[in-house]
Amino acid sequence: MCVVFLQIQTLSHSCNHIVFDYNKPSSICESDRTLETAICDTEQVGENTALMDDSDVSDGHGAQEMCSDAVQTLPILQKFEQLSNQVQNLKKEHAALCNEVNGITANSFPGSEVFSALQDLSTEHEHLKKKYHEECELVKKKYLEECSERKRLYNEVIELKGNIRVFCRCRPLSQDEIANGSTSVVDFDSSQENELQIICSDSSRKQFKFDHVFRPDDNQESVFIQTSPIVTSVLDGYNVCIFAYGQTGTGKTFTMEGTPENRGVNYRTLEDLFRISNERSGFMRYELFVSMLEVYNEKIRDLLIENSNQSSKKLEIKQAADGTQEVPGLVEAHVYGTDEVWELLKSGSQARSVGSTNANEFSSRSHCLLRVTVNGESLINGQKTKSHLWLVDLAGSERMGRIEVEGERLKESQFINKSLSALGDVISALASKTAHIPTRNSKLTHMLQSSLGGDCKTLMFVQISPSAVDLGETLCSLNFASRVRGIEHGPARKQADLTELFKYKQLAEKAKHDEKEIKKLRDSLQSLQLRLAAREHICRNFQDKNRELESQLAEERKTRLKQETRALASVSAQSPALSSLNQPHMTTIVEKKPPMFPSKLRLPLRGISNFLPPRSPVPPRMTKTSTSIYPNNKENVSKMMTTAAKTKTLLKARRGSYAVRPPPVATNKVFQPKRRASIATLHPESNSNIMRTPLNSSSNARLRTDRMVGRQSFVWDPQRVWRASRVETPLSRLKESAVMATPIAPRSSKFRGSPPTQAGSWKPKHPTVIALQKKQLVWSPLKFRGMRNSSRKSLLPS
Ligand SMILES: Nc1ncnc2c1ncn2[C@@H]1O[C@H](COP(=O)(O)OP(=O)(O)OP(=O)(O)O)[C@@H](O)[C@H]1O
Repeated sequence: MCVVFLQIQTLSHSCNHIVFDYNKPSSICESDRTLETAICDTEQVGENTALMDDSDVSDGHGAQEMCSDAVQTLPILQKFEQLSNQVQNLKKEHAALCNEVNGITANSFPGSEVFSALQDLSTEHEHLKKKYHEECELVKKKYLEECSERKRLYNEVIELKGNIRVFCRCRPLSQDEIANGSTSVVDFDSSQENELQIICSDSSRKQFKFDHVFRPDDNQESVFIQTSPIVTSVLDGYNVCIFAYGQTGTGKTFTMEGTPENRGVNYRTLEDLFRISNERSGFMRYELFVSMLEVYNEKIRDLLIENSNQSSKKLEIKQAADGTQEVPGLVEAHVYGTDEVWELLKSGSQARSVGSTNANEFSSRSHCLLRVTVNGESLINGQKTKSHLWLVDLAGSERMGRIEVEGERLKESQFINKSLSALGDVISALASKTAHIPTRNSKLTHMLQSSLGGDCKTLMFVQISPSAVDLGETLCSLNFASRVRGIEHGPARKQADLTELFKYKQLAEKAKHDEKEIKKLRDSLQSLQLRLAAREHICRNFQDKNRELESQLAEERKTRLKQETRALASVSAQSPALSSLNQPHMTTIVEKKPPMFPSKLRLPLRGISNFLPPRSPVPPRMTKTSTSIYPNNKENVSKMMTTAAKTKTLLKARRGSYAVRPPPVATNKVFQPKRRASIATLHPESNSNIMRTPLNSSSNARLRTDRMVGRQSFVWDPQRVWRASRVETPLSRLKESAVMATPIAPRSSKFRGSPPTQAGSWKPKHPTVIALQKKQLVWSPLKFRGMRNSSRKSLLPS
């Protein structure tokens, strides 16, 4: 029983060992081995036990059997011992493994640290997610800004090139033309890309310039390369209109529609639109619709209607709520690819040609219009756009006289010409920015109304033939295109520039005018300065002359006094009584010699002009002559004057006269020559009001002049005073001086003439002074008088 117990214990330990061995793979093998051994041992122990049971059953067999049994059990005991040892080892191992497992569990699950780390990570993740969304929004915003900026810049480029652009395309000479020996009248200068010359019948050349000139050898691709920037605008939401203009057979249809081998603008445009819309598919969604119609005899016909019965339906242009022009009932085919487009274009042009064959023998008896409607939607901000692109193949522009038509054909031609001229008017009005755009004058312009003008882009192909036969029509087409192009090359900005230019031009003209005026004034100033210098010179001469006359006068006085003294002496000698009576008087005369220079007691110069001295008890006898002399001394004075004339001092004072009061009849006062005696204060007719007026500049100027002369000559001259009182402007002063300087004879005074001319000793050398002296008088103070008293006319030449 004890053995069995031990076996079971061993097994249980082995099982335990197995459990714990999962944590340590190396020990699994070992444990397995131990278990296997244990099982084998147990089986053996079992067998032995069974044997023992059997021996117990056969107890009666003797002691010999017991001994032999003891010999047999010895290895079992040994085995048992071994097993016990093994168990002990396993126990130890188990304990060690338990310890190891415990250690592993504690290290493997850090608990709260891991949890907090995980929390941190999730927070960071959230933060990064938020940041990512924010950055996405920012990028989106920036992208939209960039988009609108690109759109704006692109539009600006187009505008700078001109919202109305004109391309000229010349087709090659056809086989027939070459066969007929027709020559080319179009000359292209290789150095001037955008120019062409037309050789006229008289060998003269006419030059034309366009935004681009396509030569006969330019292919469809090179034409579209120049056209595509305008076409692309339709995807940015701008309305675009491209049309081909020219006479029949110049290649309008070839340029717009082309052939399967040489596809034209229409097909290439749609191809380009599909390509760009695919490129922008990440942020924009575009839908393209195509309509095709013709305007024939001012009637609209849908070219995409399959059912011929419907074609009779009348189409009219209506204004939509958003102000655009719509044709209700017009087929709009939703197109998704270029193949589809080509099929549509083909069927449309077939419908046109069938129609035209029925109606005309010429293919271009109607205007063919292809309308591409682009609906765009931004995937970023949901913004929607709707724009139209019109591709128009116009009817032939030839004049009616050229094609011999009558009846129905004539009517067609009239309609064509009317609509083409309406188109020309609209373009002209748009380009010259007139308020009224006459779009309703034809179906063609009415339909294109919302795609012409404003910020719409317009491109015109003027198609020409190089043949000499078509020279007249070619010139007509080129002149029309030049008019369209010449009016405007850009948007309103261009117009503003012109206004600015005009303003600058006006300013420049004003500056030029001002400069001229300044020059004139400078010249007149120079001449005035010269005249002033001349006057100063005259004044100096007057001063010299005056000094000379004063000394002569002093001499005369001395002589006179001596004579008088002698005469008195003789008289007193004859009658001593009388002599004694007259003695004091004589003394007074001797003592009170007249001063050589103005008395200190005289009134101040300015005061004299205004001051009216008290009336003299004896009214003075004023002479009207410029030289008033003392009656007793007439001879002396006349002598003096003669001497003065002889001295050839030509610069005589203007008023170089002396007014001397006549001796009083019965007075004891000594005679004194009164300076300024000529001032009108003593004149009976003098008018105080008039006399006050010379205070004004002209009089003062005169007084100043006189002061310079030496303050010697003042004679009252009513005419002069009158003039001075009425002429006040600075100009008048100048004019007055001109009057005084003129050689024209004065009326009353011999000093009125210009001293230099009279004198002859000083002659002006400066041309301006000479010219001024020669100049006729224009100013006349008498004119003023004349104004007041119309009966009296000016005596001076006006
Ligand atoms: N640039 C070109 N290169 C080669 N061939 C051209 C060119 N332009 C026109 N043609 C040819 O000239 C002929 C007349 O052209 P098209 O029919 O396009 O003229 P059109 O102006 O449209 O005349 P219509 O007013 O009668 O429609 C066609 O055969 C066309 O292939």
